Amino acid sequence: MTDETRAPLALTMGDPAGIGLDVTLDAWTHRDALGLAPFLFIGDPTVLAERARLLGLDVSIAEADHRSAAGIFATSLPVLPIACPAPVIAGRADSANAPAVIGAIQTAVQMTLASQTAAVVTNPIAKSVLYAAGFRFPGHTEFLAELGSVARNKPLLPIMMLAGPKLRAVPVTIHIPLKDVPGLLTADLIYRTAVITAADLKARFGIAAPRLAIAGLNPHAGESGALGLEDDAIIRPVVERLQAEGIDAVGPLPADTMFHDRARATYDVALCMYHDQALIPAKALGFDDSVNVTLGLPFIRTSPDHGTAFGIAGQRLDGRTIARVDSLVAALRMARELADTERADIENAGIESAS
Ligand SMILES: NC(=O)c1ccc[n+]([C@@H]2O[C@H](COP(=O)([O-])OP(=O)(O)OC[C@H]3O[C@@H](n4cnc5c(N)ncnc54)[C@H](O)[C@@H]3O)[C@@H](O)[C@H]2O)c1
Ligand SMILES: N[C@H](C(=O)O)[C@H](O)COP(=O)(O)O
Repeated sequence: MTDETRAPLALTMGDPAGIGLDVTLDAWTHRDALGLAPFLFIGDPTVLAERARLLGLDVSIAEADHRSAAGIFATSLPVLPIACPAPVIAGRADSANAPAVIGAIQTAVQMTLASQTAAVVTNPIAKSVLYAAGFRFPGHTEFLAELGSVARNKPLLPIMMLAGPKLRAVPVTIHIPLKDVPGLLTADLIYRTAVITAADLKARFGIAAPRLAIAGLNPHAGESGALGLEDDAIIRPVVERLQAEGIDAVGPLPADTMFHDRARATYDVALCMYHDQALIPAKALGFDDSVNVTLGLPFIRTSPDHGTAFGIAGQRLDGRTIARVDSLVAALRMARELADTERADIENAGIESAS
């Protein structure tokens, strides 16, 4: 299949005051040099055109849908229009635009579930801005799990993986206050996160027998109980259960010594107990080239690993946008690869069952 016959990627607008628009425009501008497959931007075309003007970029923007996007991608940035209700000023978030931000995500998911688009790639949202408008999900990950649950009529666990060339890391608890982590860290949550992570690494990332390194919660993984009880009481029995079930898991490991070069060579993914335990090493080792990918969904979703960066939105330096495009490019490439792998698997399964 060629770029023009495959379903395009669905790329959501994110917060229109953030750098999502900058990196989208930059990615499309350099699409040939970067070898990017077609994407359909879902958001406000007028706001996108205004950002291009602000950044001094000569970008042709054309309204499109999933059928026309790939065909025009070579000459125009295709946009499925969802209008922002309030004026957009780069760098100044406005919760009045939350319906358009959320609507773009919902539309991308619906289109991908209907196979009109191949995968969902999300531009960053500012969570607090959406909360102010009544959005009740902590972030994309939890919202997408809910949309997937409704589509499949069964509850799905939200699982976030930050994936870069140097590290894959999964936080078992995600967007919750640090003080709530110990109370929410159950054996069942760690076990289900580990099983789904291992299954997705196998099925989607082609790792035949994924090696899981499971972090402790406390300093020195609890130091035999002297520095905390959760490591031995909750995490260790899960690791033993996973091992008994044939999953290659080790832990609980002291988190301070599991991210250096030699340690990382011994595993495929680090399972961490809370957000920053996973995301600090992930972003320190690969802020520009890591991808945030949601696991366990009935569709593919990737995202750049950075946020809305309001402080640099709409700004240029030395002839390019200040916002670096690398992480969005990595997210678009990963989404395309995962979608093509999934399609090839489905086609091969069809051939096998027919033969
Ligand atoms: N995927 C997402 O939707 C997502 C991810 C992370 C953060 N956020 C949201 O973004 C908002 C801001 O979060 P934050 O300040 O912690 O993180 P951030 O990633 O927006 O910014 C952190 C720092 O990195 C810089 N930066 C970020 N992306 C960059 C890029 N592409 N090129 C150059 N510099 C870049 C920023 O200027 C800032 O100095 C928050 O509301 C948060 O909820 C959203
Ligand atoms: N926790 C992510 C990060 O800091 O990069 C970010 O908030 C994105 O999360 P969602 O993809 O769930 O919005």
